[in-house]
Amino acid sequence: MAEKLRQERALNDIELEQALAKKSLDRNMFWRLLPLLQQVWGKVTAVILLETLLVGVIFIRPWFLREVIDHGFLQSAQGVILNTPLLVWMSIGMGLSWIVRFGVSGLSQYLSGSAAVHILNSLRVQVFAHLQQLSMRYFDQTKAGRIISRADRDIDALEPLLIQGPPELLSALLRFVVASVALWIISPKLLLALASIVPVLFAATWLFKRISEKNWAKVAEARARFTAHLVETVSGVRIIKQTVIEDDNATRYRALLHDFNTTLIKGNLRSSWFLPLTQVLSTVGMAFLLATGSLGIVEHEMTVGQIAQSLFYVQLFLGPLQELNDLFERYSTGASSAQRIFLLLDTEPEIIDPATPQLPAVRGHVAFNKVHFKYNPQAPGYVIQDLSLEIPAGQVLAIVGPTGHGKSTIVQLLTRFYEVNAGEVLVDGVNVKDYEQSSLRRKVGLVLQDNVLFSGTVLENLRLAAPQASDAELIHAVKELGADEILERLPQGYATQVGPLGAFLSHGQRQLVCIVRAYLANPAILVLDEATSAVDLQTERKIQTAFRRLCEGRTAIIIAHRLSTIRDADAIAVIRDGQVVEKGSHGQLIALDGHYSGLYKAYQEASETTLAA
Ligand SMILES: Nc1ncnc2c1ncn2[C@@H]1O[C@H](COP(=O)(O)OP(=O)(O)OP(=O)(O)O)[C@@H](O)[C@H]1O
Repeated sequence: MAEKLRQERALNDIELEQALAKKSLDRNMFWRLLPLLQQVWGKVTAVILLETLLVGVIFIRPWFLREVIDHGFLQSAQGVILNTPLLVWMSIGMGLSWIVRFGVSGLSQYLSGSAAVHILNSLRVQVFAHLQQLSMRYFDQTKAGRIISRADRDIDALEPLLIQGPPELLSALLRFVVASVALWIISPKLLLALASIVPVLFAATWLFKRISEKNWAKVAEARARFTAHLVETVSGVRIIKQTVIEDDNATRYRALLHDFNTTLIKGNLRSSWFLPLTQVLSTVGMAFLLATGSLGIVEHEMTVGQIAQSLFYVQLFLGPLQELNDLFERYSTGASSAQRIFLLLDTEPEIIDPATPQLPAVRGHVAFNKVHFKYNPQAPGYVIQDLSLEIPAGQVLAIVGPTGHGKSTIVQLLTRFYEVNAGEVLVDGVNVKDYEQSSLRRKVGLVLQDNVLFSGTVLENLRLAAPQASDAELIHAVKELGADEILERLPQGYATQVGPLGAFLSHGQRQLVCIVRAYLANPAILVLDEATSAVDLQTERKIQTAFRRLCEGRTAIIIAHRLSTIRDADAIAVIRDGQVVEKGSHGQLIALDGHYSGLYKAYQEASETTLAA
């Protein structure tokens, strides 16, 4: 569906993700973020109590000041004298309030910070685990950089929202409410005058929130795009250098950065009015205080001390309203990241395990019955059409055919990386849909053209297939397959680091490690997608020997590119346009003088030309 939409018009990242998640963007993130706080409710409660205490401490300070102004200087016959005991107590009180304020706010920051780190980490784990569950189609359609942006940067972007956000919001609300009560007690008139500002401020805040949410969503999208480009560049660096397109590639990156900057600047421009507006409103508030206070003194309703005290309360009343600017900015950035994270979490894996999975048998009989399949549901034709193929347990079947006609796709359907559109794929008489994906994939060992190893040593890579095996057992398996001579020649033998994705090893060495890995996993069915890249004759022989040993007693499917290697296969199936057009032994198919015989002759001629050259 996503592909079709993309064809109709260019989809932006969010639209594509909405299509993949089959859900629209949830704009109200608040209610989805709230349950995350459940895991840390103890710390959250402690922070609420500490912030309440903090507000109490902040509010007592103006009272000290009022007492000093109104009662700290006494009229006597000698003139004005100091009320020393009161001044001492008020100074001690003021000092203590500062000490408590520092201590309490430090503790509150620490607790809210550690709670947020806990939440962010559990969200990271949740996103990572979910990613591993998603089906291949999701990864086909989503750029790696965008996924990394979700799992990394978008989660980081929640930090300011979750760490400082809640205590600051709580504190702002408490200060606002308590300041209102305090002002009401001192002068209801003053509070009512100030209250006239509030609707204007709320309307402006609502507008600002809407504008900045949209802005930040666009900024996050532009950011994800240049990250995706960076990741593609890193993974395709060889091709970029080989084809000398560094300059074009850098120009594209600059264009994406330019888009990002423009979005950011436009966004800032659109919301730049809010801060000055709140400042103007707080100046208006001060003007109200002075006007109401002067009248109050004239009419003997207020004392000078009360005006000084009110000055603080007006600041405490208007301060939180000004802070809303920063809080909403943070909420908008965090919410737009949260929307993307939840869209990813809402994307359901297309391929799911059955409720009551079948227990896998260990024979290795494979059958494709009238299978139809296409990668893109909207595409007009099928990649695999009406394909029927049976591979009895223990048989070695070679699949040959022109490039792009569906050979590798057959394997992807066997391992259920994709779901067939019609027909069925059976392993030991059971539809692959009725197995748990993990147990099906343990039954089928894959040695692919582009073998991927994980960073670590050769031995560590082998141990992935047999976690309990000792070093000696792993090395014994290498020797059984005759791969020891080549692997022991590596700089540190089996302790050699293979590098990221196995980059420090040659194609042949990587292939050998993968063959031993498949041998250690001991699957009932083996698939070898034969490497097209040439390796030296000695390594080629070692690989062939290792592979023959590996196939003993198992069902094996070889996707063959070099037809010389499959003459001994029990059967050969020729695939054309996603169908089996011929099947038989090498001798039978040569005698038939059809597709295979044509392919074989062409292969022989090509080999002879290469040798002659
Ligand atoms: N993930 C994918 N998404 C969309 N189309 C795909 C995908 N993988 C393969 N295809 C398409 O499906 C068709 C069959 O591809 P497949 O890889 O099965 O061919 P093949 O016969 O194995 O080719 P080769 O000999 O080059 O490895 C091709 O047209 C290819 O473009």
